[in-house]
Amino acid sequence: MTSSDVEAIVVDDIHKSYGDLRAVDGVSFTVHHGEFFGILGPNGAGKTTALEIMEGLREPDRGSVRLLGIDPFPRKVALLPRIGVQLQASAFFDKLTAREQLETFAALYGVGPARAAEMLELVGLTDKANTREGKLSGGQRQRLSIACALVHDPDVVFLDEPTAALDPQARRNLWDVLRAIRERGKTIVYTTHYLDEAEILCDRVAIMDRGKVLAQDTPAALVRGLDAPARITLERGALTEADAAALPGADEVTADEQSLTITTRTPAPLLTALAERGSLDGLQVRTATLEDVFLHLTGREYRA
Ligand SMILES: Nc1ncnc2c1ncn2[C@@H]1O[C@H](COP(=O)(O)OP(=O)(O)OP(=O)(O)O)[C@@H](O)[C@H]1O
Repeated sequence: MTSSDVEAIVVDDIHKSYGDLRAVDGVSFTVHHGEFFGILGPNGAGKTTALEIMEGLREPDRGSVRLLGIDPFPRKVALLPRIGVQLQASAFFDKLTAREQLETFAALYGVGPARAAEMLELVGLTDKANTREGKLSGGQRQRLSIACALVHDPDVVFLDEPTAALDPQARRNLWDVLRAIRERGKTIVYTTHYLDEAEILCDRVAIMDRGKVLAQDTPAALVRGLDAPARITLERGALTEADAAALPGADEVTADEQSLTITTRTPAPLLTALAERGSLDGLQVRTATLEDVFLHLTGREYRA
């Protein structure tokens, strides 16, 4: 059995240039069945191009993709019922309500209207079933387009920046939808430029920059690999600098007018000691994030 039989997607050394621009420059990764996989990176990193090649919408200049064991390009009719694609600029039918949109997509796939109702429920749009698509908010429209991508019950779902341009509340609502899809056992591949979001949602991520994958792993493993210290911040009056420096595991202590920050590689005993002293006023603990991983990999601050 080859890896393309046991993996949902195998991407092997794909390249794509637009003129002189190497949009995707030797990208390889695998996506396991049932996994929530994130392709991350700043604008222009090559995420959409890589995703479109995986979906079979774009031909790579070289390299190969196996999607459910099949080369997706040129478009394979056998794959269509098994994959769901939500595009960045989603195309709805004119003047139809949310329910009618979904029922139309369902009919195109030979699926009954009950499934359309189920998808409206999944994405939390049941109360908007009779609202025309043009009257939905940005977040509601994103959720409807995800429901359309899912209506035929595909095994693999591709979502291109589904949470872009949403307000924080709409983003969080959509996270619940994405988690619900994952709980149904779907394989999800999604792109985002929000590293904090990917850290919460994804089983594994590939971090892209300038057409290349710089790192891929679980978010926790990537952050752990940095071996970065934790920073524990307290209110200035919580304890003196000398007392802070004497705490178990304190590597460095800095203070300004408002706060005192202790850097440590062993936060557990230090926090225990602080709790025993009753010195937890204003406590904040900051550990490394995927943004720190990006900084470490590129030498640049992350700018979405
Ligand atoms: N059809 C095209 N023709 C020419 N250049 C393109 C085309 N599509 C993308 N590019 C360029 O290729 C690079 C990668 O674009 P891509 O859309 O894949 O990146 P991305 O990481 O998805 O970015 P974004 O988050 O902005 O969508 C960018 O510099 C972009 O301007």
